[in-house]
Amino acid sequence: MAVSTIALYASPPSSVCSTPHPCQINAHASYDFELGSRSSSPAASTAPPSTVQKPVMGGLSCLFSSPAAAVKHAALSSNFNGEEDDLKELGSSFSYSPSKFGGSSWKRDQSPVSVFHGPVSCSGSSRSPISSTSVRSIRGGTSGLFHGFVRNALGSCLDYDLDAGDSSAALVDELTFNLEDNLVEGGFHFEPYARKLLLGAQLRHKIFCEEFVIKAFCEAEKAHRGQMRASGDPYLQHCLETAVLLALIGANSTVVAAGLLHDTLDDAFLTYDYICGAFGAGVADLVEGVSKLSHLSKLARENNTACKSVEADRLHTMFLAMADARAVLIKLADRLHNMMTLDALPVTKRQRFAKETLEIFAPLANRLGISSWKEQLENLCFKHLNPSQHEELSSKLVESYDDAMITCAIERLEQALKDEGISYNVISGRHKSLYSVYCKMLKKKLTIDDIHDIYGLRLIVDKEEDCYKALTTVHRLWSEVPGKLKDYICRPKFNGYQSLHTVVMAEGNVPLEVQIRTKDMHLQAEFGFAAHWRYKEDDCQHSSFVLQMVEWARWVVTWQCEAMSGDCSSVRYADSVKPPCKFPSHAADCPYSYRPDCGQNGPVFVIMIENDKMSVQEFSANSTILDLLERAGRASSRLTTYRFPLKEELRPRLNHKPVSDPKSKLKMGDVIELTPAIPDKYLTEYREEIQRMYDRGLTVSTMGTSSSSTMVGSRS
Ligand SMILES: Nc1nc2c(ncn2[C@@H]2O[C@H](COP(=O)(O)OP(=O)(O)OP(=O)(O)O)[C@@H](O)[C@H]2O)c(=O)[nH]1
Ligand SMILES: Nc1ncnc2c1ncn2[C@@H]1O[C@H](COP(=O)(O)OP(=O)(O)OP(=O)(O)O)[C@@H](O)[C@H]1O
Repeated sequence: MAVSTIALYASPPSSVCSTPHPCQINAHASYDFELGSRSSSPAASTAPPSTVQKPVMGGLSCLFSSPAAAVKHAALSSNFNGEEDDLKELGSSFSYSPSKFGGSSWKRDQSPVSVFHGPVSCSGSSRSPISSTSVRSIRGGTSGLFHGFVRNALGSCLDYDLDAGDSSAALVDELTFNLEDNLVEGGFHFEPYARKLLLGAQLRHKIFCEEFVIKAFCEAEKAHRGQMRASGDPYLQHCLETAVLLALIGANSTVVAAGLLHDTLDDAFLTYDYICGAFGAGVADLVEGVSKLSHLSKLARENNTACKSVEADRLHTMFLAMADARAVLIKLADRLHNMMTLDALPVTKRQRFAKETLEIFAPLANRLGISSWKEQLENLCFKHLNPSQHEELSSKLVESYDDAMITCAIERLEQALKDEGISYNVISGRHKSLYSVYCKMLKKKLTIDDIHDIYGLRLIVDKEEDCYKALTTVHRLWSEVPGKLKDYICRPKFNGYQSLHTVVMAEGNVPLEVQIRTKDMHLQAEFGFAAHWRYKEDDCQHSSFVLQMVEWARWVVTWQCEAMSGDCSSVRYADSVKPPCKFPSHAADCPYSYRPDCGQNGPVFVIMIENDKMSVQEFSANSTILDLLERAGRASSRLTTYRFPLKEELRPRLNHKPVSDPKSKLKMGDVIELTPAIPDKYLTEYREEIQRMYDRGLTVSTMGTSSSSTMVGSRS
């Protein structure tokens, strides 16, 4: 069954509700969220109150009972200066990933699983023809890819199916509510700036109407009260936008709440125990996990660690292995929003962040299979690191990107397959992101005209023979570009990748790459040895440990977003392109799975800081701090002329605390600082002295047997 979604994709950036939903209609209207005193500037409206309230722990009610109620309020309020600018900034936070630059994809229906595994478009087959009432989904406009991605996740949370009948009317009915009642119930009170922010989030996702999430919002508001960002926005806005990003990919209320609180350990006064008491260990662990990741990434940034590919690779794996993958998800959302709002920082800082993002976070998003975030991160980094190339390329691609061409090509192919009775599972389309085009040009020394996959379609069929039938159909529809046909079915790539690739000249004489494969081949290309993230990392030599770790993390994330949906309809067709078994337990014979037992047997990656230099070290399972000291001692003794191991001189600290038991086992992500027991200056003198004594002793014992006069002579 197809779902009508065109209006949603065609919507402006700040909305992700479906068009008939009142949320969306009002999200495009002018806003006024001011509920109390009128403010004439954003700064005034965000000015924090002077008193700090005690945390409110219970009896909290929703600010608005539903998105519709929130919308109603927004619609009822009148406009005022400043608010629009605020919302523009809010909106622009989510509008990046423009179809012109970000890469874009088209789909008809998509599950939360497929959301994470590349663009999936139009599902259907001659067996289950697409309903004539359906409307094609288009990821276009200025925020195509991201909104498409968002919508897919939302599909599991919001009722966007026009065929479902009168849901929009029902929501309009909900608009009658008493705002004041909602505001004061449970003794809960929001400052106007916070109310406005929360309302904006409620318009974008209904999870922000849940009591648990509002409670977290309230806590974050109090924790960050008075803190401002470089842009002049309240810090709370960043926490909320991070949480919105998470909600939009389908994260549940635990993750969204942790997203709201993600900086409260580091930048505010909250403690683990406090968060645990108020929100449970689930949220507290995630917040702690994010905090740990933030510390590590800061260390890595300061030490330029990730510019060395081996260490970068260890860091990526360590991040996934040491924290619940959901903590990584929150960290990624945090980083994405920071990158979206980077302009407020000085150029050098922007570039430092962008470099780190490109080295650490974009690859992590790639490993987790969140292609939309990966592309947005990369494009933003590209903009800050290579502004002139970015400008040049984007101006060229603005001219040539043609979203309508892809939609039209999907339609033509769909019709032709139907006419010829070739069944298929999915047709998807995408245009290549700006950064991906740039990298391909650099890597292969090509000009933009030589890139033939700026536009691409992918067709997934049931049987191998259908691949070839479909290829004939494609070549009948469009003229083939000679020399571009690749049959990876007959001759799979060394990693097992199978697919047919061809390039044709589509409408407007534009090259279009078409990939055709069976769903088994597709699963291998997404989940198996030929997984796209590995292909993109240009290295298929990952250890099985890394493969397991990445796969495990992907499952956690995928499952996380699927589990919360509870809406079977949203995964109805996509079963065909989804792995056969579900997290957490794969069938023993699942061909796409590695067993997630690497926690016990796999290596351990730790951060070692010695003389202020950081390195990411790999140890075998069950290694101890003594093993690490041994290695440090050996390394040091190799570097110096002194013939005694230095480990005795090193005073280790584990995760900022003195080591009480050197035989304790190293854990993934541990930070071990090695500081000399004697201050460096004295240590050097001390070592030299010992060296002299040692040399003297050596000389005495070797020379003593031959000539004492030479011995005396040599001493003088
Ligand atoms: N998942 C996965 N996809 C792959 C792999 N190899 C190729 N692909 C897909 O196939 C596309 C291009 O592969 P090729 O046809 O070999 O083209 P190419 O070597 O990049 O050269 P061009 O013809 O210039 O594009 C990529 O854009 C990927 O989408 C792989 O090992 N795994
Ligand atoms: N022809 C296509 N049709 C649909 N999706 C595609 C097509 N080609 C690639 N994709 C998907 O688009 C996403 C972005 O891929 P991207 O264009 O960055 O790189 P790539 O095409 O896979 O590789 P390369 O740049 O090496 O050719 C990936 O999820 C990829 O699987």
